[in-house]
Amino acid sequence: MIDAGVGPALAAASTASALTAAALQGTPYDLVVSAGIGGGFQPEAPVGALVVADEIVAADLGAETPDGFLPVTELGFGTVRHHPPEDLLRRVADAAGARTGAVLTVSTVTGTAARATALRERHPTALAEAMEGFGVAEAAGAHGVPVLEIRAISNPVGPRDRAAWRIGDALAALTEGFGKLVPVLESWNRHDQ
Ligand SMILES: O=C(O)c1cccc(C(=O)CC[C@H]2O[C@@H](n3cnc4c(=O)[nH]cnc43)[C@H](O)[C@@H]2O)c1
Repeated sequence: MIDAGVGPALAAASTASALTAAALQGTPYDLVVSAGIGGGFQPEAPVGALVVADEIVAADLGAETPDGFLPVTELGFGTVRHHPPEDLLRRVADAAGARTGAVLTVSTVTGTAARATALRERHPTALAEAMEGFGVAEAAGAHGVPVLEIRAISNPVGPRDRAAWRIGDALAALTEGFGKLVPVLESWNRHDQ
């Protein structure tokens, strides 16, 4: 396990370094799991819930235009989505009692209802937002290693309200969920996909 830091850039750098070091030592990783707390879109992802990403989406990687936001893919380059292995993410979600949906990666925590609404309009299947998943997924993808993202909801996505954060509860839910994943992760073989 590594502490990948906060934000997509540091998370990508940390993950890439760990993957490279392991490969050079002859013990490459089979799977990368990005895990932590996150904001939940209401009412689908309440505080304390677990979310497993079926898509890991860079939600603010693009250009703002007078007609709205354009993802980099519409500007002609890059990627804004990674897809975890379907079979694995379903098994993990079942084992952990988690919801599945898109998890957005943002560089700025949402702090208004207007921003939350705009994100949900652009990403109707989004259940959560956080700040690292897409960076981790880019690094994993560059190494050809599959990726999962798991988030425990610590706060609603919406107007900033520090009193509403439940970081301890979310970390407890994440720990409990992870405890149920060991058999699933150990039995999963990426070459079965
Ligand atoms: O100051 C605020 O209003 C605020 C609200 C929520 C989270 C933060 C953080 O700085 C947490 C960064 C850390 O936690 C993850 N996280 C947790 N909740 C969210 C969220 O609603 N939106 C984005 N990221 C969130 C994030 O992945 C970081 O690791 C500050």
